[in-house]
Amino acid sequence: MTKLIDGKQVAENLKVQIASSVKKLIALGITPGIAVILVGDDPASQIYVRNKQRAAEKLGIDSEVITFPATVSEEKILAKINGLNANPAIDAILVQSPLPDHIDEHHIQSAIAPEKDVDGFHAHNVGALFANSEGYYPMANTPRGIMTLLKEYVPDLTGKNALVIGRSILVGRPMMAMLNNANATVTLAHRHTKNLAQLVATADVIIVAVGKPHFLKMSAAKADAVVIDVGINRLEDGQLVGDVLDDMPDSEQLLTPVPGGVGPMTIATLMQTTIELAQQHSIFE
Ligand SMILES: NC(=O)C1=CN([C@@H]2O[C@H](COP(=O)(O)OP(=O)(O)OC[C@H]3O[C@@H](n4cnc5c(N)ncnc54)[C@H](OP(=O)(O)O)[C@@H]3O)[C@@H](O)[C@H]2O)C=CC1
Ligand SMILES: Nc1nc(=O)c2c([nH]1)NC[C@@H]1CN(c3ccc(C(=O)N[C@@H](CCC(=O)O)C(=O)O)cc3)C=[N+]21
Ligand SMILES: [Mg+2]
Repeated sequence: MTKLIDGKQVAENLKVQIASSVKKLIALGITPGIAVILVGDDPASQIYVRNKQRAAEKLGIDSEVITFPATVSEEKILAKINGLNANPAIDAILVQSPLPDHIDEHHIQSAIAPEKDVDGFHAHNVGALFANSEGYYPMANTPRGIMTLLKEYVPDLTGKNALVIGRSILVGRPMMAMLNNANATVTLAHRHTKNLAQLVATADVIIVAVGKPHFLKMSAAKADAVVIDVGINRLEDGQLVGDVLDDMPDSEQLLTPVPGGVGPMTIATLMQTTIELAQQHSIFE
């Protein structure tokens, strides 16, 4: 087999550290609280919500899920967000992506108070990441979790050719900024990219966040490539697969499996950001 990157194990280690931080906060009378807004029935979102409820409960973090039907109005979601912004029991607010087409995602994301913005979507937090600012600000959990995971396998990214495929505000764009901040040379590819095969063939690290099963074949990458598969795709037979096909079973390449790679890191990192926000709120109380 291509060597697998054990996201599950690294996530478990991270959760041990988080558990001890939660204990300290609870001893001070502070219970971290997260609220999640789920609109409609995106399958990847449902997996995420289920797994994060489980992780929060295990760690002693308060977690609330608010569900709306796909037909809900923007005003209703905004009213809910305003209530959560004002609620001192809530440290972190997350609105699941994607939202139905009639809702302006940017409008919703900007309504979340920047100090409760656990996804790092608010322009204030995006700007801080883009500028590689000093001091604390929340950042997107999937790319941040990938950086934690990469640290274990590629301790120094300086000068590495990093290719990010997909440019969503959730994954690709913040991933580009984090890799750049770590001194990698970053290329951001998307639907209009013309020479993708050539970019793939020369990349040291490839992050695939497209949302299409078997989008990238390991045989297209370098013999020593490190490939991070972000995709979560549900096939018709119910099987969960990523965006990468491992057609190089005997290679020395590194690959994150799906499940067991990026997903568990996203969950653990979400818990990490939630307690960091609770810590920030307790400092300024
Ligand atoms: N494991 C985890 O923790 C997480 C998993 N996910 C999963 O990751 C996947 C991506 O999520 P997300 O970023 O939100 O998805 P989006 O649908 O928002 O973005 C997909 C990106 O892929 C690009 N793309 C689509 N087709 C091609 C193509 N043929 N060639 C090159 N680029 C292409 C799009 O380009 P363009 O911008 O030009 O349209 C777009 O930028 C999904 O499967 C999602 O479920 C997401 C978050 C966390
Ligand atoms: N605002 C917002 N932020 C997100 O971070 C966000 C989002 N919206 N919308 C949906 C996507 C998807 N996503 C996943 C996270 C973890 C798993 C996960 O736990 N995956 C396990 C699945 C294991 C299983 O239960 O089968 C794994 O890959 O091992 C899946 C999907 C976060 N997303
Ligand atoms: Mg609290």
